Amino acid sequence: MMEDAIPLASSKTKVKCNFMQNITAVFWTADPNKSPDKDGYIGDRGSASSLSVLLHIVLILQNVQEKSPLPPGPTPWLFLGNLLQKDVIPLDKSYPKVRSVVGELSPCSQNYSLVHKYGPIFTIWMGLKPAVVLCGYEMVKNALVAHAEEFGGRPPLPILKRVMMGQGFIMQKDAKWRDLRKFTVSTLREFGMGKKTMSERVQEEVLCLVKDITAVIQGKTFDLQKSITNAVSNVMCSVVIGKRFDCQNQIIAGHLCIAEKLISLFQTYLGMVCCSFCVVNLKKTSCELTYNQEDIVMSVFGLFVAGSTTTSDALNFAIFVKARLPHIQAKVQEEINEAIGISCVPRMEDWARMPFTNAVVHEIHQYRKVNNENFACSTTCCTEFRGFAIPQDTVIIPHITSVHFDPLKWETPEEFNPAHFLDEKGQFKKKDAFMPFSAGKRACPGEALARMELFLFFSTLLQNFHFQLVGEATDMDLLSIYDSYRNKILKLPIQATKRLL
Ligand code: HEM
Repeated sequence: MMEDAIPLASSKTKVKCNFMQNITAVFWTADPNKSPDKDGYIGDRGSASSLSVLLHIVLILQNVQEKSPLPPGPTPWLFLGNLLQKDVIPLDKSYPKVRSVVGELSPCSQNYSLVHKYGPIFTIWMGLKPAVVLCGYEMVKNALVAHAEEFGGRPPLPILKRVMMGQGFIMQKDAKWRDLRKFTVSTLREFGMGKKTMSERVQEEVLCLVKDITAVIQGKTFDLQKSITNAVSNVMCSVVIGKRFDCQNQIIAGHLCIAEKLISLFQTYLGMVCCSFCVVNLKKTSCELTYNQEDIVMSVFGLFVAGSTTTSDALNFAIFVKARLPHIQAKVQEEINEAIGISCVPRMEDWARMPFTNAVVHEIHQYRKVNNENFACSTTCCTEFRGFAIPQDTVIIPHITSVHFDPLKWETPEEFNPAHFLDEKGQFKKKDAFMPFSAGKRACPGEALARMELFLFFSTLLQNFHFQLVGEATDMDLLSIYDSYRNKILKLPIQATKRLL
């Protein structure tokens, strides 16, 4: 009976069903210690039927995946989707080819790439939830800019929802998001964001950081991450609350700690699992159209959360770049000496006269790898895109790292190369494939402030200090040192010395 089942089946599904029966039979007869029952099967009926159910589910899921309107992608595991598949998640690790700064291929460079296998648009499964991943400049730009409305939603973010009680504009979509974002950004502008007064506040903060580092240098070590995070958060405090806080202040330290833990959890694998399996009640957030005081409070908290760790991470990475690439550090310092001198504090006006420093700051964004699986967008309606009918509320991950490593847009994407942003005369040139702040409707509203902070912190720190690697890190490549430091495998391997001005 079992043998002629397969040839008799005509459709693919039927073949699968009969194939299931064969598999089930094989498992039922697999245990040599059990004697055959009246149907001729050997074994424990209970476990065999569970196994059979399991295998049926696998095949049903496979079938569902084949018929899904979503782009194809790596086969998910039952319930977990692709979450435990190290060659899929996190995407920045599976995205190809990391070349060390000194030029040789690192061991992971031979990783197979999802893009090579499935093309620049594919689906991954975060547990039972599908997410469409967009890779490379053309694909990401086309979706976020040409289809801005359709890709401008935000999926439920369970961790943020819990902390922010579903309020504030990061969590919203549609009209409420638009109104709240407009209100928040215009109020911040009135408070000075993006204006000259803002750059003075940033300068004040950098000078405090310089003082702190100078004081600690005598003791030789300093907590780089903490000092930078405090400084960056204080910039936000001075914008939003109108005053800065001493880094010893317990209240602000408590708030920073919450924001930092929240973001750290958000970026980790554990955070991804939480977001994949938590069920979010959408009703309250999506149906209310007007905002209230709590929404405004949470929008401000959202600015802290979204603005502090992102900027301080970029600044931390910038210091690692300086220490790992002394020739770049020296060239920036030379430019600072010429354009600003040794006694004036760098200002935004200097930016235009410092093309190399400007290019290095841009390259820092370009070269850094970021995980944005947990801070994705979503479709606001059923969307026809690249031959797929993507249903409304599907999670969309515009893979920024893939844009910044797109070999069609960057001459040497795997090398830290400031020349990406310089023309043949050594002048700064913009690149359209530069999008660390994303693009379209959901693009980062803090871009102007973040750029200002990066330039002023970067140039003032290099005007005052010389950074160098110490210990085992001296033999490691840039991305490995930074990853090891962030994952607390390596203690801060950097020493700062005051420059003799
Ligand atoms: C180096 C620094 C920064 C980087 C790399 C960065 C990057 C990003 C990215 C990629 C997004 C996601 C856009 C999307 O969903 O497509 C975003 C959103 C956001 N960023 Fe930033 N950001 C930075 C600094 C800041 C700062 C300083 C602020 C606050 C002043 C800020 C506030 C926000 C907010 C509120 C959102 C959510 C926007 C929305 O949902 O409408 N960011 N950022």
